[in-house]
Amino acid sequence: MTTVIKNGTVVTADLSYKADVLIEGGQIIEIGADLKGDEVLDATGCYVMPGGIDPHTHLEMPFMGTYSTDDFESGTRAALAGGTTMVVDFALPSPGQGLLDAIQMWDNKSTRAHCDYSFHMAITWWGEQVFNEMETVVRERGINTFKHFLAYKGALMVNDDELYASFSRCAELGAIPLVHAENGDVVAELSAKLLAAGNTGPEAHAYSRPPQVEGEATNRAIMIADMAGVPLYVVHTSCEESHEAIRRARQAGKRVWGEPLIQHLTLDESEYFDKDWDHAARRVMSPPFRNKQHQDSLWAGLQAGSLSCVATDHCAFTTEQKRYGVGDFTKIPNGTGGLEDRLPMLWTYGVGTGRLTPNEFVAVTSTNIAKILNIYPKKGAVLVGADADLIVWDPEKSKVISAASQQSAIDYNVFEGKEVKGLPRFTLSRGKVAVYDGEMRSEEGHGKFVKREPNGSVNRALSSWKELTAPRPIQRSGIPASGV
Ligand SMILES: NC(=O)NCCC(=O)O
Ligand SMILES: [Zn+2]
Ligand SMILES: [Zn+2]
Repeated sequence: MTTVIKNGTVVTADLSYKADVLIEGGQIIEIGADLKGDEVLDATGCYVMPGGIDPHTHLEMPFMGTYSTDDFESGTRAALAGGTTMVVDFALPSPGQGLLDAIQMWDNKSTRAHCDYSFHMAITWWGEQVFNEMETVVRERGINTFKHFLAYKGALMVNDDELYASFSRCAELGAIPLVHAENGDVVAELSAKLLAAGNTGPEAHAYSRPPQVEGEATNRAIMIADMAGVPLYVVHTSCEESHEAIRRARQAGKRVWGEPLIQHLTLDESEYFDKDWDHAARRVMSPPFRNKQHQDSLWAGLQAGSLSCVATDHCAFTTEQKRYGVGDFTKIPNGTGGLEDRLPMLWTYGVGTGRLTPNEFVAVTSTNIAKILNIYPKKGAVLVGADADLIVWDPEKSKVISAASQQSAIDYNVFEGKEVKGLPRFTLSRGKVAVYDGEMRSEEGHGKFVKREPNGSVNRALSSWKELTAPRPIQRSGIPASGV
């Protein structure tokens, strides 16, 4: 059985051209003019692009005394509805739990996925077991990324000695460390001070995490990665201070990538000043939403190439869950949704405004992360032999975002009321039509785990350079006798 996408314009990260795309066995088998197939999808007036890859989700994650409500079933269904065909979730060991044990738990949850997925491994504590299991995670489980939290003191946070040890281990294994960069010690101090002064509402969450805590932690992580000789991926870059550290590092030749979220690009801190407690609490996430100057910095970073990938950090809690924090903002579960809305929002506010070209849109939603994760061109490409994870994108199709019609299982949407123009006409997951003109045809359990090889080209280049420039003893002839 073959499927052909006809009459569209193929848009990749570097090219746009008219062509039909022929699919068989879940892969693209031909790209060209006048192709024929058993099933025909009409792409007249549409762009045929690689499906989105969201490198940052937390589905059914145990966090802050509860579990995020969207699981692999509803989360990946939401992803496909919005044109995202692969997600990368975080396998999160509890304190003292082995890495392989945690992966087993994530394996069990992810059997329900509608689209392909992979995992990042989180390093939430440090010890010999973690050091040893990291090798198995990379070599046998096909996971080449390790996440570190510099925030959430007393829970997920790791200290600088642990960070350096883990980054060094990543360098040995050809893996890439990820970092949630906020100074958890300072956040804890500021939070206690705010609470003591009677600041208990959701707005205090933003006051407790100013841009400086992010800028400091980003710079620290970059320097530690440089000393360990490993590339670094900074998740949810939300402000100029963090972006500036990344920009400076890249200009100095360091291998650092920054990931803004669609929420930080399009929503601002005024949401926390809303008189409605629920409205503000529903938007509590870390880092918090920022002001317009920070948003401009993030957009400029995408345009200039100093920021590389747009994600969601989808971690969706219901209003009832958010209310755990009534009277104490530090107990509001941190996280917002966005899986269904990332592509339409970025197209509307990025391509629709002229900030991004369609090719740049593909780069920052799909191709760049596929290259970083070492899964390109299986994913993130429209090429013969690539997986047929594709979107037929209709730039004229519009809707008003509403929780009432979303796939996500929560009871609100942080983008409620936003009008988006640019939506998938069809979404294909390995050749299977998962969304047909707004109708969900996806299948629970269709999603497969995507293994990722270590030692991508950036790791290899960096190891060669580090080896070449490693400290070496100076060979001396006349060494004076010891003075003792
Ligand atoms: N971002 C957030 O507030 N929640 C999810 C966990 C994390 O990424 O820090
Ligand atoms: Zn985070
Ligand atoms: Zn996250």
